[in-house]
Amino acid sequence: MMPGGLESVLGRRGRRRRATTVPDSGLTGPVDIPEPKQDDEPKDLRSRLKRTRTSVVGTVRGLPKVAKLTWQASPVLTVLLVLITLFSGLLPTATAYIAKLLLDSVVAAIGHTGTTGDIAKVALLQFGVLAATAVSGALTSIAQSLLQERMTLTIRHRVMAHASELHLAYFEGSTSYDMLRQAAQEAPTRPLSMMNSALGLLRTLITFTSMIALLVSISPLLALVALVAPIPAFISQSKYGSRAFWLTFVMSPIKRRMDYLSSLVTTDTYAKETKLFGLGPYFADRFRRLGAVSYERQRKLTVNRNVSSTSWGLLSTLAGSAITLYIALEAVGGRLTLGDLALYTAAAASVQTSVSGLFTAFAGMYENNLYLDTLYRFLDTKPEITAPPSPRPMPSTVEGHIEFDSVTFRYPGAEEAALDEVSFEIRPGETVAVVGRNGAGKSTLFKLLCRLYDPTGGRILLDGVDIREYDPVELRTRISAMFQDYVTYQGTAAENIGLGDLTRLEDRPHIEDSARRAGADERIERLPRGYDSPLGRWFDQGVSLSGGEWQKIALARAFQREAPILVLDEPTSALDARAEHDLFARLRELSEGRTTLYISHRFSTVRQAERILLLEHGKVAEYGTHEELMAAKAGYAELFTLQAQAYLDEVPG
Ligand SMILES: Nc1ncnc2c1ncn2[C@@H]1O[C@H](COP(=O)(O)OP(=O)(O)OP(=O)(O)O)[C@@H](O)[C@H]1O
Repeated sequence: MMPGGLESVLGRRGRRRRATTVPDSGLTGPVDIPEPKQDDEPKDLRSRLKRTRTSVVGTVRGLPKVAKLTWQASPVLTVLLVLITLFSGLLPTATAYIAKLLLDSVVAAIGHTGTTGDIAKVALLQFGVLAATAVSGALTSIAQSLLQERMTLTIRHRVMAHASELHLAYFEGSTSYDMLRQAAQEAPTRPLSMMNSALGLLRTLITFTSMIALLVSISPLLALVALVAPIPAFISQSKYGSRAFWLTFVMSPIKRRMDYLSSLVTTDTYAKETKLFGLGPYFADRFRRLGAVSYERQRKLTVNRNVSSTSWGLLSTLAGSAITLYIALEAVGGRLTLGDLALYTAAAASVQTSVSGLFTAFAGMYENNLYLDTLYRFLDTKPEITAPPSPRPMPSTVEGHIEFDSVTFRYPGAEEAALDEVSFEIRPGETVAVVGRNGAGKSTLFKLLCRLYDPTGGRILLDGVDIREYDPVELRTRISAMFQDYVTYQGTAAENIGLGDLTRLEDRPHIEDSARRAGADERIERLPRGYDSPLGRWFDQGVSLSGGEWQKIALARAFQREAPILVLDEPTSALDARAEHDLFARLRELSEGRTTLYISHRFSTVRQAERILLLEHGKVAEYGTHEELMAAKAGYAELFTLQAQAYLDEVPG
């Protein structure tokens, strides 16, 4: 459920957002950011009050969570900040009181009722208070910047840790991705900002209470005027605070698209193509236009926010000036001393700034809390693929007997099932090739086996046990995989391979063996620093590899983990004919004792598998040995002949 404050801001606007013309791809189409409609603002006093109450309650409720985050980041700095805040709250009152003492002692010395020694004592006291003010200011800024640094690290780490727990589907939805982006980029600075506002509130409260007593003693009415005047400024602040949040939320997808456009032009892997098609200036222009629209919205908001709060703030200034005039007239009438005049003037000004400070701090807290709600919602998102309450312990030896039992799977939001009642069985140690046209569901089948998704219907059994009975993390340790879109880590060759099994990251002989098995050893040995050569060009002195060379490295990573199940999604798509031939010639040896599944579109390699599974539109169309499927003269035989024919046509004679 959405927390109160956020719901009130997003609830109505979130719904409307879908109906607007936010560009869908960012590559083409309109460049627009919706603006909040006036009718979103509550009109009558009752609903305004209700909304204010909701905001206040929501904000106050947010405080303990923020305090916890700050405490987690650094208990020492948190305590230091609180102590300085409490102390510095008293400083303005002390300063004002010393100013009074100084004036009174000066007047006394002029009138020969006091001595210059008294003035010197007060001056010394004043120095002490001013020095304390300076020191506490410096300590505050040290504590704040250190805490900010710690807080950013803590929150970014928590966001990373939580993201690594979340299910794959979470990253594939644009709404959740926007939430993740905001949690990662906006949220780290917000808790301290909220904490600072809260401490500012506390400090101001201390100053305020000590000063208000003085003001009430002159005129309760004036005290009331000073108290009430800043309220409009607060209301305008909070209104613009929620607008600012809403704007950031709406702009999140646009900012993401801008990042994407920028990466298309600035990342090595995209640069070739964008250059060839002459897309650079086009993308740069799209970036500029999206940026201009987002700047324009931001500009409007910043100007309106400041104009509005300054205009309302003038009310407070007027009240302050009235108080000063009143006190000055009282002093002229001889009812107050010059010192009293200085004290009361300072008190009046201080109460006024305190009250507006209280409201501003609260408005700041309110705004920060809205951003933090996004962080909390992200951190509260429960991973959908988790271990059962008491997971079945994984046997120490997994046979690798796999059975798909009427497995159906539909991607979230998709209309058609990617897999439809798929049933087949793979015996332990068997090698199975999965074939089918693009989009037939082959990769989906692999993702389900690795439990990156759960079937929408049916079950997958490993050695006779539904894989959902195991802890997915443990299950995955028994599977080694190479996906179609494997990762090219910007690290050394050894790291690129070693990451396949973290427990053997330092095991160089094993890494070299994995490279040999994937046919990547020869290239790695030719690198300037062999296995220690950095790959990729993002960091210093990286070596660029060819597509096929990268694929061999990814394969070596899959071999690095000695798991009983090996899953390879088009493992040789980028390999040259010889490398592919060599790999498949050795696959039987490489997959010795492991259940192996691979996807391939090349039937010369497919036929080497013990059994072949043909998928068509998410259904099992055929399953059997090459000979059986050829004899059946159906889909597989047709595809095989089609491809073989294309080669044979070219063979001379
Ligand atoms: N993350 C996803 N979200 C939604 N739909 C998806 C997702 N991934 C794949 N699909 C859809 O599921 C269907 C099966 O995709 P899958 O990747 O399993 O096909 P494939 O047989 O591996 O294809 P190819 O040979 O092109 O790799 C496709 O129609 C695809 O559009």
